[in-house]
Parts: sequence; structure tokens; C-alpha cells
Amino acid sequence: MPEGDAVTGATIELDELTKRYGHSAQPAVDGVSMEIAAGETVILVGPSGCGKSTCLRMINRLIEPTSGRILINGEDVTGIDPVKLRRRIGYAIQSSGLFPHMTVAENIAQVPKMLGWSKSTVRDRVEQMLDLVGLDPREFHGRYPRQLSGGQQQRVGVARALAADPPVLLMDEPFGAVDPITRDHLQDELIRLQHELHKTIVFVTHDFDEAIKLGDRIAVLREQSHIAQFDTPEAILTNPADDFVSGFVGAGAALKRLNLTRVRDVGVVDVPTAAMDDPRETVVDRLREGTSNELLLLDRRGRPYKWLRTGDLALAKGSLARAGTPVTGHVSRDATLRDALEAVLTDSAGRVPVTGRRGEYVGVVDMETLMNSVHELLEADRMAAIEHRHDLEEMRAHHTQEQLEAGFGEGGR
Ligand SMILES: Nc1ncnc2c1ncn2[C@@H]1O[C@H](COP(=O)(O)OP(=O)(O)OP(=O)(O)O)[C@@H](O)[C@H]1O
Repeated sequence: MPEGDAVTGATIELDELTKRYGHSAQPAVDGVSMEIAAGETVILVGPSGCGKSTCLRMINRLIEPTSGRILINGEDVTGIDPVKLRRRIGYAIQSSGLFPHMTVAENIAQVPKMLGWSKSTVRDRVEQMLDLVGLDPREFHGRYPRQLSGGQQQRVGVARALAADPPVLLMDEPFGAVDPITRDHLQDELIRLQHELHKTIVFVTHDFDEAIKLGDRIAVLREQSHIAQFDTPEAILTNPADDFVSGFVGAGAALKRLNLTRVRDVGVVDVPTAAMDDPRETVVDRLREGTSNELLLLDRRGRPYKWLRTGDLALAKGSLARAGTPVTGHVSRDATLRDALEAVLTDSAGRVPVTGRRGEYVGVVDMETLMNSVHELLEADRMAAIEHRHDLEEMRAHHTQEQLEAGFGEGGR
């Protein structure tokens, strides 16, 4: 999380939380314990029926736990009125859960109204929420859910969940029912929102790629919600705890790792550049000075325009305007390494310019820099995981030593 940004989320602690439905022999959720930091996004993944939704719904007590405790910001909420509790916890689900007979505005306004907010505050809040999720308030305010696309319904669902500004947001496969492109878009929107809001989010999904993209940490659950591994996406990708987790990560862990790093975090190379208005001699000199026989011509706003090779000038009879090959692909500094790899693989010369916020040239990525970066990243992940394991072992050894000493002490009395 960026420094200086206020955290508005709350801590969540699940303490030996268990759910046994009716007379079933096995509990659906068996003694799950988990600590979630304020402002953190935690993803629950696991096979169908392992108890993810049950876990999630116990947090807002839509399902009453059979035993165990839930603490929100340190307060035990296991015994408080569930209706009051739910006003402090936003909840978004797959089918968007909107009331069909209410307009978009009425749906979003529901919890703020129940909380007794004044009419004008509620009205402003509805506008603000629609803006936040990227829907034009004037257009969508009065529509009914059936007049919205699946993706728009999901957005309204998220707006409604956030309307009363709850510190905690629970999301149960919220993007499960939309097409992959809309899903990708909604995921990006959620990342943007979370960047602004810093809620504590617990998010259930089947989709491991979604978990990697959205989670600060991922809890991989086995049957009855036993935790197989609870760690950062990087650690799970490079150091899965066992075969069960590896099976979940699936093939292509290194490729998935590329989604976690942005171009701005790795080194880019510099190529000689020249401006459109530069005299021909300057351009020729720069081409000569460079190590590759290529130069990037920038337009008047400093944006990549054309690739120019030594021979191009002769072919175009010396006119810069006619020489060279237009730049077709580029990646922004915010693009993931996966996007950069895609661009590099599809570029005929295997390199693409990197651009800043206003499209200005900041460097170039090619296959070699990408490969070096990926090797370095994977190596760093591995080292961090080894250190982490070492710390854990030391802590355990220390703990055992303490217990032994305490035992001897008692025995000696
Ligand atoms: N109301 C209920 N009564 C009895 N059993 C239930 C009830 N709800 C869920 N279960 C059982 O509890 C177990 C966990 O269900 P849950 O829906 O929490 O799993 P899940 O991991 O979210 O599954 P999925 O990924 O398929 O949505 C399942 O075996 C399910 O059949």
C-alpha cells in the first residue's frame, strides 16, 4: 500500500471458526483461524464445496457459526445483532443480488437509508458511488436491474456494497457470471477502487488467476476449509507448500508471475533518439554513435514515432519525413511484464518503446531485458521464501526450547 494513504479498513480475525450444517457428519468448515490486516485484500480459493462461501458468510453472520469467534477491529462480533453487523460490512455476490423492483439509485441507497442518513446525503452518496464504479449517474440512476448488462449489474452491486462506507467488504465470486473481457475490466476497476479506498476485502473465487491478480494474500483451502497455504501470490507461485497447492497453481507459474510485476519496476534500455526537427547530420551522428544500427525518432511531444535504421536514410533520399518504419506497438510503464512480453513477441524486431503517462518515450524493452528481469524476480522470490522458512523454523525451535525449559522447571519443583 502506498505510504501516507489512510487505511479505512478494519482488521478481521477468525478464531477456530466452525460450521456444521444440520446433522451432517462432517463440518462444512472446520476450525479455521486467520488474521487479516486492515486494508488488506485476502482471497479464498479452493475446490468446489470446500466451504469458501460458508466461511465468508459467517463473517457477516448470514450463516451462524457453530463455534469459534469473529473479531472485527478487535471487537468480538459473534454475539452482536447480525442486522447491525451487516450494516458495517459490504457484501457483493455473483448474481449482483440487486432487488429487481427497485431502481439502481434505490438499490444503492438502501443501507444508507436504513442507517438514517438524511435524504440529501443519501442522494449525494448515490451519485458519488455511481461515479466511483464508472457509471454515469444521469444515465443509470433511474434504471431497473433488468435494463442493465451483466457487467453493469456487477458494478451497481459493488456500489451498493460500498454505499454505507463499510470498513469491510465481502465478495463472493462477484465477477463469476460475466464474460472474460468484462471480468478483466471489473478486476482492474476493483484494483483502482481499492487503491483509493483501502477497505479490508475478503474475496472468494474459483479462479486462481483472479486470486493472483487481486490478492495481497491468498488462502488456498482444502476440504472443510483447512488452510493449505496462506501467503502472498509471489510466495505461492514460486514456493507452493505441497502438491495440493501446486495443483491449484496449475501450469505456467513463471508466466503467471509476470502478471505481478510492472514494467516500471524493471530496467529498461536506452536507445539513441532524435526529434523530427533535428538536422539530418545530428541523426546520422547519433546512429553512428549507437551500438545497434537503429534510432528512435520522436514526434514533437516526445512520443515514439518511427524506427530509423542506417539504410533507411539513403532509401528515403535523405528526407526524415519519409524515412523509417512507424512504431506500431508500445507499452506503458504501468503495463505488466506479461503485456510487455506479448508486445515484444509480436513486434517484428523483438523490441518495443516504453512510454510514460503522457505517452512520452522513457526507454525500450526487449527479449533480453525481460528474460533477465524474470530470472532475477524468480531468484529473489526463492531467496525470500527460503529466508521466511528459516525464520519460521528458528521461531519454532525457540518456542520448543522455551516449552522444554518451562517443563523442566515444573518437574523440578
Ligand atoms: N444450507 C446448507 N445446508 C447443508 N449443507 C450445506 C448448506 N450450505 C452449504 N452446505 C454444504 O457445505 C459445504 C460447503 O459449501 P460452500 O458453499 O461453503 O462451499 P464453496 O467452497 O463455497 O463451494 P463452491 O465453490 O462450489 O461455491 C458443501 O459440502 C455444501 O454442500
